[in-house]
Amino acid sequence: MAEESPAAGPPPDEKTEKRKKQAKRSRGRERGGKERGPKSLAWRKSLPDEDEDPFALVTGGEGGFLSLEEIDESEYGLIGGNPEPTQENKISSSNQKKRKLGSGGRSEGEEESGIEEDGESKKVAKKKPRKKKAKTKTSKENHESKAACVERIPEAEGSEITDMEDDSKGEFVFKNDEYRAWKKMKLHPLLMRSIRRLGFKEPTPIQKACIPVAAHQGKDVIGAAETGSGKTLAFGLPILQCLLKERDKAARLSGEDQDGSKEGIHGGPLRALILAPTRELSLQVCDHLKEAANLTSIRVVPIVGGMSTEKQQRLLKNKPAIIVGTPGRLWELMSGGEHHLVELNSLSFFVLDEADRMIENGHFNELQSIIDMLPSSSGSVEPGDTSLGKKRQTFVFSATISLSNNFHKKLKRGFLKAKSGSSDDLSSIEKLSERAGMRPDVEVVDLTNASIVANKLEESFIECNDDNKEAYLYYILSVHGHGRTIVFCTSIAALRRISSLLRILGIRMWTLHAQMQQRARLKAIDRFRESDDGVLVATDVAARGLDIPGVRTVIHFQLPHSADVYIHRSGRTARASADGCCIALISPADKTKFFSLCKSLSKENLHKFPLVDSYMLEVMKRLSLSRQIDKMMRINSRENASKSWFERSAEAVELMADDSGSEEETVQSNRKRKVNSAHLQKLQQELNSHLAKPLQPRTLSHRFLAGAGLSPLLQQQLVEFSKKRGEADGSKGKSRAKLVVIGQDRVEPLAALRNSGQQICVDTGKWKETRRLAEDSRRNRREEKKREREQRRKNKRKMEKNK
Ligand SMILES: Nc1ncnc2c1ncn2[C@@H]1O[C@H](COP(=O)(O)OP(=O)(O)OP(=O)(O)O)[C@@H](O)[C@H]1O
Repeated sequence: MAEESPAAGPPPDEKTEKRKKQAKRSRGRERGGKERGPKSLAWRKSLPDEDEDPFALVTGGEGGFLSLEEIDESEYGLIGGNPEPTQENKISSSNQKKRKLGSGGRSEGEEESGIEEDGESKKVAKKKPRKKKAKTKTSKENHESKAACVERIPEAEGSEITDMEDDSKGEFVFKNDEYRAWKKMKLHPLLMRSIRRLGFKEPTPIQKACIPVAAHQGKDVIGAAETGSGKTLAFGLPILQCLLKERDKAARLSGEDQDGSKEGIHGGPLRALILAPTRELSLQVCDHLKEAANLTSIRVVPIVGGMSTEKQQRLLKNKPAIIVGTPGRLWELMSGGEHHLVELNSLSFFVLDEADRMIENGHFNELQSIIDMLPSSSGSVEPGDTSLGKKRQTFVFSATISLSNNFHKKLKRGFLKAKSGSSDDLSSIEKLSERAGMRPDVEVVDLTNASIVANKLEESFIECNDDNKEAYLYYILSVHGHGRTIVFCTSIAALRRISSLLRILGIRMWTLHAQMQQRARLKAIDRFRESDDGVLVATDVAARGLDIPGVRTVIHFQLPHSADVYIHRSGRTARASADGCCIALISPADKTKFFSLCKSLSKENLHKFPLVDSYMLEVMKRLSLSRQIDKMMRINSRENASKSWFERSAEAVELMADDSGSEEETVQSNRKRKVNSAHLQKLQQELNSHLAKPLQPRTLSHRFLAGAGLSPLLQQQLVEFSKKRGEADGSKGKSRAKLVVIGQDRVEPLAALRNSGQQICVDTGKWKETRRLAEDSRRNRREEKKREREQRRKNKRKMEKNK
């Protein structure tokens, strides 16, 4: 995209036409496979050759199995390379009242984003009135206490927020020093109340670092912190703070009562544009900001693909102050000349969430076009003054950003501009930041530690061959399987296969991938969120940003293409000071990739996930039955599909479908169908009889109720029964053998991992040496062959001469 200022650009018609064309392209992209994210940018390190087995150093095992996966070879490394040494990122251990993307949080957003309702969503709609009622109550309370709050609005310079004491129900009382750390942030009382409602006792480290500089000093911020560390509010609160402050100032000047519904915020120009790479993430960010702005009248609206454009256009007519969206749909509306989106002179905040993903393919062109639409942001700004017509603040956030050491200098010198000004290239965060108008005095807040993953994340792996991956997956989900689990696949084909098997095996699960309809995607997330022990099988479309409370385990069924995706995937657990674990299933074909990943994330010790082999016989039996069932079901559905195709085609040309060659063939095919269906039924019955029993280790006698599958209720009843018998026996003074109850609650993977303590050392030095030796021996072999060829040629020439 050429770098044209609006003034210098092509005539309006030509420009609109150009935008429309780009938007059309972007629609196609947004619909299509976003999940094959390209490889990480500057992370690339060379990989060892296939004939090596560096993983053997980790596990001591040997490779040699066939790969069934669809994973491309890829390389790992960290953007920018040099992560800073560990910095303690202590996140508040506060009560985590999670927001809801789905049924709760989206009840409003769903309508706002134009999702059409069906059965599931109606449930959401039903919940609405209650929410509205609560809101009315709140706004009433607000009205009563608003005047008092207004008096206490803190000035950025100096004044501390006083404790908010007493309102009639005591709901917003900030007693003593409970929220002391928040008070230091000097946020608007309405925001403080929202924070109190959310139950966030103290700001997270990234919030502590970003809010003062962004909200009170008016600085641009590049923020990097571990997954689940509260980055959304780190940029969201400063935006809300500035808009509220501005509103109060305007009200004071005009001598009016301060009311959030006044012009300028509600029904005014666009003030903040927040871009995120996926639709789900945009909706989630939007909901999070709505929660924070709950007591104000600042409107936050999502604009994402996969939803009704007309409804979104209607929402834009209300002129919301903050828009959160995906580049594709935003650009589509912008290029169509949507008034609220193209009048950007009053835009005060531009945010790129998950910025490193935004510069990858798939978003690139739209992002570039949107950035080109932004008015020039040069000019100075008073600290904290982002009011209309003043300088725009830019925020760039992700868990995986690294910048070159002289980034500040480069910005100051306009070095990037000089270098990239004429090109369309936004391929690095640095170029992107510069192009978006970031100022040289940008505050870079990097709180990532060397391994980048969340502090409380326990990482582990299981070494297996490709055929056994499904068995180990089923093992984890059935032997452990406590708490929500996300299983990540790299390809949709693999996702479809394992989800089909797991469904047959009776695992409660949902799928999420880019080829699903948007409504189905959101429904899957909602249902997963509602189920305590649910399983979500997803591609990397769910890798970034999704904040689903209670995800205890992440399973990398297929390794991701790059280390940053591994970090984001793993970051779906162990969020906001909670703990969690991830388990990578490593086949021989994955070892090289896995080892590179360990190396680039500086992992020296790895947990081997503990397995009890005695379960495996039963696991394999069940899996084998489910594979047979799956195969038969596929054949049946293929036959049905082709048959109905034949019939449909015949109908289309008004012919009677003659589906049989001869009577004999018809009889034969009917017989075959009957046999198949009887066989399928038999297999299903057999599997059901297995599933009806608890999964138990082979070593234990079947006379005992044993194993991990015993229900807690039955266990408790047996324990009580045992106690009663013991007491009864005791009273009689007889010494009879006690009834022993064998069985246990299912131990969740994290607990199993912690109990096992099996750590394996990754010796990268040794690995390097092995690589070097392997390369040497390969080189020697090549040279040897070359010499032999030369010798043969010489001999041949000699022989020819002698003739
Ligand atoms: N100060 C806080 N105290 C406790 N919890 C918080 C606080 N701020 C945010 N949270 C909660 O932490 C969770 C993670 O927040 P958020 O989604 O913003 O993280 P993130 O850093 O953007 O994660 P990711 O990098 O995966 O996108 C959310 O459930 C949010 O409600």
